[in-house]
Amino acid sequence: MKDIILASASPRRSELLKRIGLKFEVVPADIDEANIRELGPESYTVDIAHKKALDIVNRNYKNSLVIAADTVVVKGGIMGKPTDENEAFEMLKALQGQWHEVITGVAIIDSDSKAEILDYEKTLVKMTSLSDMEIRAYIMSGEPMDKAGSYGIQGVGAMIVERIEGCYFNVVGLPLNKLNAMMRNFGVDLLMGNIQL
Ligand SMILES: Cc1cn([C@H]2C[C@H](O)[C@@H](COP(=O)(O)OP(=O)(O)OP(=O)(O)O)O2)c(=O)[nH]c1=O
Repeated sequence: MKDIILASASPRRSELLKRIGLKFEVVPADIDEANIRELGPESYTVDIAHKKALDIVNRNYKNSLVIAADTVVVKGGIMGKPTDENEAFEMLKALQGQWHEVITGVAIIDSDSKAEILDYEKTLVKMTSLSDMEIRAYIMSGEPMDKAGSYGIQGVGAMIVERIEGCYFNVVGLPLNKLNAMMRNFGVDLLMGNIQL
């Protein structure tokens, strides 16, 4: 039975794994996310997730499956987390009243064999129209500041998302259905509660 390590400081990702009953250890990765943005957004998120997982594998954990992820919002270019409230305003101004994509890259690496599975999930999101005053009010809530695209669908941001097409959990930061399909490649079925197949 392998231990599961979540290479993420994201409280949302921990919450999602707790929600499906997974027993895991959190070991946040420490990498430079200012990556080459010439890559398309899918390759970009997979590359960052891969680097996060490798950062933990290289710390010599044994008998573990390391899970890492990276989530971006795509509207024109790649939107990560805002650096300040002005950037959050610009992001939300660009997203309001429009469809955009949310892409989460996922990496899973076996710390012993170094076998790895890399993949991504894409969800389309339609944000409601927002006035400048509403955008400012949302930013004042503080919720946008640590989230890609400056919004959180799982929180107050639920009120500014009209529709999605695709996986909801992918928008929050971890596509759980995709994750389980990826874990099956390592002989682990999360539905069976970490039971080694
Ligand atoms: C779009 C969206 C993003 N997010 C969050 C998920 C991620 O935590 C964050 C994107 O930043 P990431 O860099 O993917 O993750 P992180 O910095 O929070 O944590 P770590 O790098 O240690 O894994 O945005 C939401 O919580 N809700 C949303 O609706």
